[in-house]
Amino acid sequence: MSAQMTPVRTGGEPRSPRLSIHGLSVRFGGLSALDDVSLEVREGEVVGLIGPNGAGKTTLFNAVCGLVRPSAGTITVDGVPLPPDPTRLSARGVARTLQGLGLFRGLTVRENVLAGRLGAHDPGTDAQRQLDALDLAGHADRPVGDLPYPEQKKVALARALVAQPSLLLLDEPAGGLGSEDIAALGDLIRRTAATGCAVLLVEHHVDFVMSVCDRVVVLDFGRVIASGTPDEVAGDPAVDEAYLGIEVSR
Ligand SMILES: Nc1ncnc2c1ncn2[C@@H]1O[C@H](COP(=O)(O)OP(=O)(O)OP(=O)(O)O)[C@@H](O)[C@H]1O
Repeated sequence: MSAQMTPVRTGGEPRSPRLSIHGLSVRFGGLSALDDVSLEVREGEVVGLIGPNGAGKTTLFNAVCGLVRPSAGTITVDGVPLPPDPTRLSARGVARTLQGLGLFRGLTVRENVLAGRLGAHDPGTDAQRQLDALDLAGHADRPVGDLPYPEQKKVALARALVAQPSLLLLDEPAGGLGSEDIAALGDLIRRTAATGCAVLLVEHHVDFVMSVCDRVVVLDFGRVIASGTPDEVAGDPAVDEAYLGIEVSR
């Protein structure tokens, strides 16, 4: 099944693709981590990228971020090829969270959020606005490591969102969160997409992906095995087979 997205329509008009990946392959020595993967994420769209452990999800994020070199394929943001320099991603409107927290544990909450807005005209104001938006202002001057885990996850999100990205890559944002925090995360992702941001979401919590995403792409052994709306993907026998025997809802 092709992973090309059919145009998403708002008011009858197709939205433009933010992220376009075409024929992407990544090899690690003899291992094919990604094999001819194509997908699109459009303005205002939330696309889930799921698959069993080792399917290639993080490798795809790393390829978009310029951290691994593809052996084939193209990656464009707003129609322009991404620069190979990962340090220039924020200038292209791309932000990412990491599978772990990836926070600077010796710094305060505010300083961690500021790190996502370095080089901006008035980073302090932007950081404060983001802290307020995520209810983190009361913790702003505390060392980030002192916060409970769900709050630290929020700081990691705030650091990505403070740059007002047009493309947001989320790597397992629901990991380690309880049901209340997961529901709030879902609301935040939908609100972010409503501003026009394109969101690509890697997540093992399949129920969450199905509830929050417009479309879902399923990888297995580096290949796209299914894509479509959550309902289409949930009913696809290839997806059941890929997940057979593993826990799909953690
Ligand atoms: N730097 C690397 N060197 C060698 N092999 C790698 C490297 N990074 C990833 N791999 C391999 O590539 C494959 C895809 O890994 P990847 O981490 O992208 O999968 P994933 O779908 O994100 O898995 P998980 O859900 O467990 O995070 C795996 O077989 C992994 O062992």
